[in-house]
Amino acid sequence: MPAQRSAPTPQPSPDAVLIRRTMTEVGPVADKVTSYFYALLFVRHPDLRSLFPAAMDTQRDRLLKALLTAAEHIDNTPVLVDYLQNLGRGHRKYGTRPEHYPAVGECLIGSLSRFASAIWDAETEAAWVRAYTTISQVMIDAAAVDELRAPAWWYAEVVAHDLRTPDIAVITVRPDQPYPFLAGQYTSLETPWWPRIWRHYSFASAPRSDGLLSFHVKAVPAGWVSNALVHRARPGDIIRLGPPAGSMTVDHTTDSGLLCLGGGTGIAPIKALVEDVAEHGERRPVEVFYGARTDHDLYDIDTMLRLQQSHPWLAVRPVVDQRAHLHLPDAVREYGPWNEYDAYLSGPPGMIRSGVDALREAGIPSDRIRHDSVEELVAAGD
Ligand SMILES: NC(=O)C1=CN([C@@H]2O[C@H](COP(=O)(O)OP(=O)(O)OC[C@H]3O[C@@H](n4cnc5c(N)ncnc54)[C@H](O)[C@@H]3O)[C@@H](O)[C@H]2O)C=CC1
Repeated sequence: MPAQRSAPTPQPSPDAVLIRRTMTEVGPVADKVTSYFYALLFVRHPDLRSLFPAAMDTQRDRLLKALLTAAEHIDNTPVLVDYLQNLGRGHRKYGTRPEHYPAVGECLIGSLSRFASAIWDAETEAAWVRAYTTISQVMIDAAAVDELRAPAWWYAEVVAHDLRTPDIAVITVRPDQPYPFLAGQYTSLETPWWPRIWRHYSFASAPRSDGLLSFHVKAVPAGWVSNALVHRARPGDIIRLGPPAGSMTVDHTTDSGLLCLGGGTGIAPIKALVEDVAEHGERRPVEVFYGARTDHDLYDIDTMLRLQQSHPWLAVRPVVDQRAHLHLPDAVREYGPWNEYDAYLSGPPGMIRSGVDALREAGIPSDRIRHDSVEELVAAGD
């Protein structure tokens, strides 16, 4: 969930209290809850097995995690609805149908009641039924609305594959039909080599007139999708894309400056944001801090410096750990003041966390700090 907009709820509702009590109870045996949930689901509803990847290891608990996250935030309505609508739309690409939801709900409650048996009672069950009914209805409705205006997924052909370092590739694809999105957003992507395994990647450019999309992909150890994209994908290969998502987009109703932190391949959506500002013809200051571990890892510095040369309002500052002996967020503290800026962060989860702390210390209020959900990034890390 986007951290920047979730305000703490002062008084939890009675249902939220019961849900959190269940979560505390099952926390220490979360793995068992997950295995039992999927076992129930596939034994009772074998037809649902084909909606999931063949190997259920890394992303085995994604569905359950999303449901539990939603249940935990059941009181935080606007943030929750936003999250669930996105989730509902995103589920169209898996082939999820409205009739699948009751089956999942029944197995969720079956698993929770088993592992929280010490505290489970009729009231707790009723709270979970109400929460799950709300959650699934928002998802089903959002998917139905989306069905009228967008495909469940897009096919896209790889048209260029540029290996920038031994493990980073810039990949350009041509979708089979128009793909509307905003600079700063991301998509989910499935390769032909690992069916039904989807990973998130940010768009590396603002929308282009030729309709092409590009992504920066780093092959991480044991990363199925990232290794396939970097080492195996070639022009002519066909991948699938889910719908665009994410709220790390430029607010064109203000003229505040943009402070952007891009770490590693996290520079991709930052580059898209810079292009977006340039296209809108605005003259607002944009300060980009581009972090990498070594000089060699600054694989897109030439592009960023070219952009700086063409746009006087843009400053690009490379920060190399090895040379500066500090992490990217620390470098930002040495400049400023930043209190008049909107901040955008993109990169590894640890960088986002310490970057948010550094920016808040520098006087930027939380509602002006944007980044993708750290939970999603952790889940996307291969
Ligand atoms: N929208 C987004 O937020 C996007 C995020 N990513 C994520 O970015 C990451 C890129 O990974 P790599 O290229 O391997 O980056 P990396 O590990 O090489 O680090 C890049 C930069 O982040 C800083 N950094 C790393 N860990 C930090 C920590 N714990 N605290 C403070 N600073 C830290 C480093 O100083 C370095 O400047 C991946 O995890 C990927 O999922 C990639 C694209 C878009």
